[in-house]
Amino acid sequence: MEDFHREGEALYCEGVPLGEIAAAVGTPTYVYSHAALERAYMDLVDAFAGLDFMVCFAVKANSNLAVLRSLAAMGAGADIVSGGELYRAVRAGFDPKKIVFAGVGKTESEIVAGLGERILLFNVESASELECIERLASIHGKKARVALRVNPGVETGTHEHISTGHENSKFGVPVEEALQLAERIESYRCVELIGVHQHIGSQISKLAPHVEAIEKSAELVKELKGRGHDIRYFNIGGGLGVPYRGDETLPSPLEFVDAIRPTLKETQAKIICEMGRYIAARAGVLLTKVVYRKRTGEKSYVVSDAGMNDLLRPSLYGAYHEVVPVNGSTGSVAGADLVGPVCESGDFLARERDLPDAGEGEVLAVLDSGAYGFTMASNYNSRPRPAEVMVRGGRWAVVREREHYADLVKGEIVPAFL
Ligand SMILES: Cc1ncc(COP(=O)(O)O)c(C=O)c1O
Ligand SMILES: N[C@@H](CCCC[NH3+])C(=O)O
Repeated sequence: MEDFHREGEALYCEGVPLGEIAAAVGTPTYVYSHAALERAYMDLVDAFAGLDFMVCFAVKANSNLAVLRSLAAMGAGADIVSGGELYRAVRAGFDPKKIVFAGVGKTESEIVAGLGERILLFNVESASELECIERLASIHGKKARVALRVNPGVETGTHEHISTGHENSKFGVPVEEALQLAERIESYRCVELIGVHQHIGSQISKLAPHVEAIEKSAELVKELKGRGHDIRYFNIGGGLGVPYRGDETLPSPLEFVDAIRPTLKETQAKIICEMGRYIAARAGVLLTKVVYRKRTGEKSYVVSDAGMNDLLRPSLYGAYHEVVPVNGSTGSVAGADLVGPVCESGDFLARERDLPDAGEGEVLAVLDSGAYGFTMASNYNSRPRPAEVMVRGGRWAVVREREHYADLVKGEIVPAFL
């Protein structure tokens, strides 16, 4: 959080007081620190030093064009999961040779778009998808480069909604099937097998599941090479967790890489890592204003102008985000809930917490919201999605305008028969 810090009473993002941004742009607003993005990206780059590697940012974590452009300019690649993310990644300036495309449900048009952009590779998740890629590549006169996404069958200990590498997960294929698919590719004319991919989940707080999974997947790399396949890439996925609570310590990128370095080296493949959260989470905060204070019996509520439609993580996963006042505070209120205006009992940003005893009109910052914040925002309750701001040094700019009511009905049509 060093890029978000206090000077006197005021909370700053780099050289800019967050109160200034809230006053100028309104709330709710996501604010991103360019320096924090760079710091996290460089942590990863430094950790992988000595290996042949590429860091591909998981675009789903934060797909704002300014964030993507920043990372592309730093030299990052992109991990995408949809045609929309491909569109954004290309517009943001990522080199297609550094774009990898995952996802269990790639449609024909998404595959064709990926082939058209000559992306580095498709991470293939099923036999049917592989067949589809071969057919489309053949029709369009292209050669598709693929990696097989293997499911190493490892429990991660993270929230069940964001765990992907256990048995019976919809993601990837078991090792046995990966070997069969590799054999099948030999009879395909337009698909070239160049990699192995795995990703076991997100916000993983221990090294052991990563180590176990990467060792298992590395065995597959070796086995495929032994069978004569030219496996040039080993994509180890993302998933490195970040400390959302002040007292948490999680493995650093260096500890992560050191734990797997011999295994990675042995594969003699170029390593791809697809971190999203590690790069973006701590680079963003959500600014929200206290609309009302209220009490129900013993319970104290802080009602904010941001709700679950703006930041879904607390409601969906029971996720914890630190909440702090932007302009200093008069102490805290115990056992309180920070709730939004959405008509759902599950609409909260913080629950049963010691919260800032902020008065109506005061601005709060919900910390570590740079990953899976805006990208999971919705228009539920016909609420325009928040603005996004990027800070770099002493400069800042709106990088996504707050939505207007007209945006809410864009594309809707009332037919003549009504
Ligand atoms: C295939 C793939 N790669 C990378 C990521 C990024 O994960 P994280 O943000 O935890 O690094 C995800 C999301 O879990 C994913 O599904
Ligand atoms: N949306 C999740 C992460 C999912 C990762 C996608 N595979 C979160 O906010 O923690």
